Amino acid sequence: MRRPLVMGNWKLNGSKAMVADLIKGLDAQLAGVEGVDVAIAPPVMYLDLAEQLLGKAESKILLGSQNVDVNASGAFTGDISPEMLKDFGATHIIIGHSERRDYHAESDEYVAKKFAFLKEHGLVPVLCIGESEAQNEAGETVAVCARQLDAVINTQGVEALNGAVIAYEPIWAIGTGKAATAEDAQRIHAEIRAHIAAKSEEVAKNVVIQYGGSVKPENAEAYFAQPDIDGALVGGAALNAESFAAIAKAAAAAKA
Ligand SMILES: O=C[C@H](O)COP(=O)(O)O
Repeated sequence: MRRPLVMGNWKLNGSKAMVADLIKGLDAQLAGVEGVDVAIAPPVMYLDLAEQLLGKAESKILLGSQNVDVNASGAFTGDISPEMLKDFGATHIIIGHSERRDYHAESDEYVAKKFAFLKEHGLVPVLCIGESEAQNEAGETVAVCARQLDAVINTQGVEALNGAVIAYEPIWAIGTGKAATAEDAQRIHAEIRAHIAAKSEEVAKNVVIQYGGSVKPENAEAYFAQPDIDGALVGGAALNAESFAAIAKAAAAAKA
């Protein structure tokens, strides 16, 4: 049985005050909620503070980060290494988000390199994949997702997906309020799982596949009712403790 994972990607939002408020609010809202892993990925600047606050509260919330670079140390101005993320207690690291692929020209190969680097350092890659609106309209969704996954599978073997997380995020649904229907998302999730199953049924059976793109408390239940949707990667709704906790609760209830 796959354990659901609901992760909040705060993107470029936050302040010291907001980190404190959100963590406090989430801990209160999530008290007694079982059967779901909940993770937050604040901006890297706030990992230290988040780690301290989560520790003090003995929180079950997992700490994540929004990116990693591909060098361990040295003359790489502005880069962040896996060991630095580990040093601050981050375990779940988002890579390949469409915003990084688009705004920072990150290729499938480069994202796959990050994936390998995280695995090498014992961190959990949360690998984002998904198609643009034009690719969706051209019927290329499954091919795009397969290509993005194959960048990892063909270089590191399908077993590399063991313990990793995949986040299917149709780009046209991100931050637009135009979420994929639960049925459409399920169809793509099933295709993604089948693509992996063609190499290893065992890996496919165990890998957590999250949906991301305008997930809100109002639509969360419908996604989690789908057999191949194992959680969510949440942007906007993760910036509010009540909304984010409601999504996590919906996952716990649907997958119990
Ligand atoms: O990483 C999260 C996604 O990009 C979803 O963002 P959103 O929930 O604001 O649409």
